[in-house]
Amino acid sequence: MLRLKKTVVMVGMMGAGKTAVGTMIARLLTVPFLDSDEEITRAANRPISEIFERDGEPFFRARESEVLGRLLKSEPAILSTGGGAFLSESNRQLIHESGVSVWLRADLELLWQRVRHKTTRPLLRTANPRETLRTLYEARVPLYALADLTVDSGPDLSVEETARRVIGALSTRPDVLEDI
Ligand SMILES: Nc1ncnc2c1ncn2[C@@H]1O[C@H](COP(=O)(O)OP(=O)(O)O)[C@@H](O)[C@H]1O
Ligand SMILES: O=C(O)C1=C[C@@H](OP(=O)(O)O)[C@@H](O)[C@H](O)C1
Ligand SMILES: [Mg+2]
Repeated sequence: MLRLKKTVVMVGMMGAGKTAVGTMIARLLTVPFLDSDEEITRAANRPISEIFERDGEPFFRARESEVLGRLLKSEPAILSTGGGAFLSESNRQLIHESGVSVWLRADLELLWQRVRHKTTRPLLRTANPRETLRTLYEARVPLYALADLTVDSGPDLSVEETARRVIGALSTRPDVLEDI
């Protein structure tokens, strides 16, 4: 049996599958699943897009940092973050202190295919969302690369296969996942 000893923090771009794959990992390991976007939405009682619109991105980022700090204090879990959460140095430090970060890496074309029909991501409400995604991708990749582990989310893998890949990567870290 596998025992999770630290919270696994899923990081990476919008559409990488942090929420979908994170949910599956938690199910496979029978541990709690947490999502920072979900927590922010619940506390504010309105969707992310509305929080961005009415309160602005800085307000959202402040709530995001608070939520991360709080969720990292709970028992070991799978914690999926929003795509911007790993960009701030203080968030990265917080995550590094009490969890292990996993960059769910996907190439730009795959990300675009997954997000293009969704209206839930306020940062992509621009005149040219595809170009916006590219700009964000290029700026963010060097920061995601600072994560403790990297797992590829390819177009040929199902959510469950990707989740199993992440568990495989975590198994290389006995301080995170212990076989008991
Ligand atoms: N193999 C896969 N891995 C991850 N997501 C997938 C996969 N196949 C389809 N999807 C879909 O792509 C979307 C990924 O979005 P989501 O999990 O919300 O990503 P994120 O939280 O990183 O923005 C979901 O709708 C998910 O069901
Ligand atoms: O990349 C970002 O800055 C964001 C990603 C979103 O989460 P997902 O990565 O889960 O889509 C959400 O937090 C918000 O729209 C901002
Ligand atoms: Mg998500």
